[in-house]
Amino acid sequence: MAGPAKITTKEQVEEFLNSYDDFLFDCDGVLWQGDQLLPYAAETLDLLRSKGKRLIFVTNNSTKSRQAYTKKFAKLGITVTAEEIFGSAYSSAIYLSKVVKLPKDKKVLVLGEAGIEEELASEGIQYVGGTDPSLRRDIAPEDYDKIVPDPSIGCVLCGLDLHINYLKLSMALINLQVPETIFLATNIDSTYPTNGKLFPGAGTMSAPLILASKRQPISLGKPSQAMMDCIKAKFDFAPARACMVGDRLDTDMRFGVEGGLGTLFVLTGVNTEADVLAADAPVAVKNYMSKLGDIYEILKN
Ligand SMILES: O=C(O)[C@H](O)[C@H](O)COP(=O)(O)O
Ligand SMILES: [Mg+2]
Repeated sequence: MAGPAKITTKEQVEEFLNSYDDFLFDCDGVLWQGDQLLPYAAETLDLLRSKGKRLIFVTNNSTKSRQAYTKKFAKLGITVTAEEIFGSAYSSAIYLSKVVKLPKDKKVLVLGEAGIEEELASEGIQYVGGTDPSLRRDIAPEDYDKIVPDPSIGCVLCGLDLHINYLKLSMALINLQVPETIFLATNIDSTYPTNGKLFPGAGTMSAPLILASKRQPISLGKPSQAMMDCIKAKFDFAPARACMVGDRLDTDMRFGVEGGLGTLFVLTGVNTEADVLAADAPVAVKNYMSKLGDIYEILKN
């Protein structure tokens, strides 16, 4: 099988665009780095919309809810509705409400930010932890007695927590030692690409709990096909006419390939050109480009 093809000419861009009706976009490392929009990303999205293409935004970043993401897009000058966004926080909330059917008297202990809390609330699910300011402190001697399994906690859910600490990890572990407590992760990305660097990813939040509890979480973010099935059910697209655009081989590209979609890889995030072209690359990518914005830039020249 021919290796990944780098798209650099007008003909290649047109052939690529004519191959797909639906585009699933990763966000961090594809559209933006942190709050910095990547070059010509907005123009490319507009161009795709003008050609009647459907856009779906699939991010593993659980720090924001779909509503919060519509505001981030707007701040960057891009109009996107909450309906077009499918994040790992939403995926986790849907899994708890529709698949697990978490009893109403049970709460979720959250290790993560407001995105998870808002999506759980939108599914009528109670939670503790998360952004609770009383937990943003060092553990105190009396905590070792006070922290006990809480029977009202039915699940521990781990996402990217920018305020992680020993106290939260302790509460989570003590509750995970109760076998009935469900262990979930919004995603297990090892790193978080922002500001041109790689910071600890959401996976580094659940890793200490995996080590200490000897339990593995169910991950609801890319490359989980449970997430893909939800997206297919909601958007009802033909996989062969849909393309997953991402900056990460082990999440975005695996997600697309295992879902039967086409793939476009961009070099503005986690993995490099060498990673994509490597004989032992974790997944075979169909096409790649230096950046998403090349679609607009190549066509306008
Ligand atoms: O650690 C994380 O959560 C991820 O690095 C990050 O959020 C990835 O987001 P995505 O690239 O899927 O938009
Ligand atoms: Mg990404």
